[in-house]
Amino acid sequence: MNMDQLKRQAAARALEEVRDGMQLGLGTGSTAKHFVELLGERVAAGLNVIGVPTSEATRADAERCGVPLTTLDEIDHLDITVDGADEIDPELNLIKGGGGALLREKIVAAASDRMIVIADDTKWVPTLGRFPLPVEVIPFGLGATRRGIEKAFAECGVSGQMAVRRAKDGHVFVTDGGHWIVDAQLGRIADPASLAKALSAIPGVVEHGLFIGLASSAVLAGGEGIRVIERR
Ligand SMILES: O=C[C@H](O)[C@H](O)[C@H](O)COP(=O)(O)O
Repeated sequence: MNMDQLKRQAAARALEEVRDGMQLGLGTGSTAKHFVELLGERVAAGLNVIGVPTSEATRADAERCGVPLTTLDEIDHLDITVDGADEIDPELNLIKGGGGALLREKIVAAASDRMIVIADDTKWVPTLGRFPLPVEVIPFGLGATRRGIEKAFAECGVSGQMAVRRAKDGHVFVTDGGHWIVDAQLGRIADPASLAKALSAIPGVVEHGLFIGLASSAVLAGGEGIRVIERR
């Protein structure tokens, strides 16, 4: 089974948790896209749900698949958010934002009763940090913000190269919110909760890709089948 089939399997398993009448957060990325497509099939067959997309890309996918959409201004909570991740550790802390959607993803996950993370099992790691940590920043004053980030890294015992993310065409990557992303190659983040707190305190940092205590469960699809891990 190839990687894409594994992602679809994880998405299908998460779909089993969806009930009629639910309000859903719709994640972003290649794995979450499978969930939106499968959800669209269920909606076409009569399932009544409404979704909040975490990116303009997901909005377009959901519209294409016929999933009704709303916003967090129109409803007061979400039952479940289903989203992918770039890394998942045994505490179900995550690195997200490889696709640049971390800000809306975190707002939507935080507004949800449950967050189910879906992934192929290569995303499972003993310690976060191999995947570059995305930090979403305001372009104004970037030099000062970068120095603040470096200081936070030093205080939390990590270090590594930082680079402003570029799109395939070479231009600076701009998020749906109009911000930039700095990717930090940290290698190993021993205390992700402390680093998350330190990064959140920096003026100029809009959000970062560490999702601490947000995921309720992870559905991991691998060669040997599907594993569902609940947060302890
Ligand atoms: O910004 C993107 C999101 O955080 C994605 O959920 C994450 O990058 C995982 O994406 P994929 O399912 O494509 O590996």
